[in-house]
Amino acid sequence: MKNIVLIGFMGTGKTVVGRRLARRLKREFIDTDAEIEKLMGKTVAQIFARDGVVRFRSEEELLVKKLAKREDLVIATGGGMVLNTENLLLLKENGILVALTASPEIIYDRVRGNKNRPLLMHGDMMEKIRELLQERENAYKAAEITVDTGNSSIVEIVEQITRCLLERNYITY
Ligand SMILES: Nc1ncnc2c1ncn2[C@@H]1O[C@H](COP(=O)(O)OP(=O)(O)OP(=O)(O)O)[C@@H](O)[C@H]1O
Ligand SMILES: O=C(O)C1=C[C@@H](O)[C@@H](O)[C@H](O)C1
Ligand SMILES: [Mg+2]
Repeated sequence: MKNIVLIGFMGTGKTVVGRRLARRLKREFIDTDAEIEKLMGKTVAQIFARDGVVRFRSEEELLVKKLAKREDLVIATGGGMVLNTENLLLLKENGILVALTASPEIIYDRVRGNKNRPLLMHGDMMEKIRELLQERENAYKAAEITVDTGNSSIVEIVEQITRCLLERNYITY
């Protein structure tokens, strides 16, 4: 079966929902940020600071090339993964894209205490969230399924995604 690929802005819940969805569907879970951290032996923030954003994006590209050849995974992507058109096409080739969304206010509440999101660490965080969301809105529209996560628990979101996947025959049980 095709991979289920969660895309969306930082703090929309790709990692927490993805992990729970994988358990629900009895699939292997892969979080691309965590994979890159493991591979490089550093946190995302350290990679951005020491190696730069270009290096991080090239690690993302390499990883996508490997993951796109596999099946039956639930993949939580980094928030910037689908800005690269080639990544998007590769992920779509063998995957169903599910976009998670949330308002800037909710995103702010979810990410403000975490120092591992380097793109939001400089300047006014709320302003940066609004600016990046606007820039990226279109990229996240590439998904087959979009779920607003603002007013739902993680379990509810997992159930909603599972229902949608079943209704559209993307999965079979
Ligand atoms: N539906 C939700 N209800 C309450 N809290 C949530 C919900 N979704 C996510 N969170 C919380 O928001 C924070 C960010 O979630 P998560 O790390 O999964 O986001 P992400 O989309 O993977 O972000 P990134 O792109 O930076 O990796 C976590 O603390 C998580 O527990
Ligand atoms: O939205 C982004 O560009 C990012 C999101 C995170 O998941 C990490 O991949 C990194 O902080 C960059
Ligand atoms: Mg994540």
